Amino acid sequence: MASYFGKHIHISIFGQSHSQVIGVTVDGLPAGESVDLEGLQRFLHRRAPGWDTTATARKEGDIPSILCGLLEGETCGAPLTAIIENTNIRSQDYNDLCDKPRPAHADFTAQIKYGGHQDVRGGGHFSGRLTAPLCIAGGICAQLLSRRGIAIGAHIRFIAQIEDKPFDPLGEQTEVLRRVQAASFPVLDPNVEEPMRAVILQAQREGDSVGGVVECMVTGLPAGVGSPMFQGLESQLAAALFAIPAVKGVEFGTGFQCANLRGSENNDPFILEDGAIRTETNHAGGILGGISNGMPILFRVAFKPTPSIAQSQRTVRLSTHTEEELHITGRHDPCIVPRAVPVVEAVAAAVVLDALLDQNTDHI
Ligand SMILES: Cc1cc2nc3c(=O)[nH]c(=O)nc-3n(C[C@H](O)[C@H](O)[C@H](O)COP(=O)(O)O)c2cc1C
Ligand SMILES: C=C(O[C@@H]1CC(C(=O)O)=C[C@@H](OP(=O)(O)O)[C@H]1O)C(=O)O
Repeated sequence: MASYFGKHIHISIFGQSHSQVIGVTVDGLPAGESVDLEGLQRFLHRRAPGWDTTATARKEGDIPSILCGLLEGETCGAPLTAIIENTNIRSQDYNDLCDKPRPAHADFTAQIKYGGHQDVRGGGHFSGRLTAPLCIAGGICAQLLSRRGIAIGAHIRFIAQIEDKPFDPLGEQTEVLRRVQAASFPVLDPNVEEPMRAVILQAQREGDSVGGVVECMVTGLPAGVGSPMFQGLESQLAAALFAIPAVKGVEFGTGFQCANLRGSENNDPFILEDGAIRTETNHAGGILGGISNGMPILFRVAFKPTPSIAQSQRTVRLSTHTEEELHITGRHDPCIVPRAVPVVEAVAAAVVLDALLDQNTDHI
């Protein structure tokens, strides 16, 4: 299972949802960078399960142990490995799921590929739990970027049909990005928190789940970072964002809506602002030809509704090839989106740092 990423920042994620530990090895971090462990813990807590009424009841502290790669609080150039213990597992919920795959989860495809040897418990290596070590890696990358004036923030743009106000495509103040990060429910308009919570809890009461959209912005990235084609910022971000379980769509700038615009509406005119070249609008989401144009990077990520729902569903028992009813028990997120917000930030941080390191070293 190839759960690694990156050209310069090489991230390798290991473990399963119900194994003793999950963890990450990050290689390629520049040496001599201090890591704020308290800040990292706050970042991880935003994703950790069990602490909000809209999340799975599986409560985990998600306290990382950094085994190597840090010396007196600073990166030492050697690979950094961190682990998190899985402390609250209930594996009996998964007894029958290899043979009776859940619609929309990875049980069926994993069974075909790994022939029944895969770990299905808690989603195994496919689990959203693996985004905890991803947040360790991304959280550290975000600290390095912040020191260089690059800020990353994300918020819930939609849950089901309920909408938060969008980011200003021309850029949000770092203060706004920080404020939304500090919120227990990351929305820009405080009036949408209660309706969003209500729609999640209503779906849960009905044995169902809902999906939504996370919007993310990167500010302070200079023009000229990225490459054409496969190494482009869009290509790299999209590839890494699609690695987050349950992601089904990624769009940059105006995204799919650009298909309905004319060139005269979609083109971002170049202008001079205090001598600096900027664009008047930001339909491009800050990326042209795979390379940053100096405007904020803006993208949205669509999450499907959580696969594991309490309602009865149809499936096929693989050993007998018979259609059967499936009743999933266990503790599941009725909506993935609120806990996925820091995960999207983490991925953005890792990709942007990787791209910066690919430039001439003046940028880093
Ligand atoms: C933070 C997070 C939490 C998740 N929680 C659950 C969950 O409680 N139950 C579930 O069935 N899927 C959950 N998922 C989604 C599944 O892991 C995912 O749908 C599954 O692995 C199949 O991958 P795919 O949807 O990308 O195809 C979660 C995903 C994330 C990112
Ligand atoms: C534990 C986390 O989320 C888990 C993600 C998940 C899945 O199928 O993705 C299934 C559930 O696992 P379990 O049945 O063990 O409670 C979630 O709780 C986490 O995000 O840290």
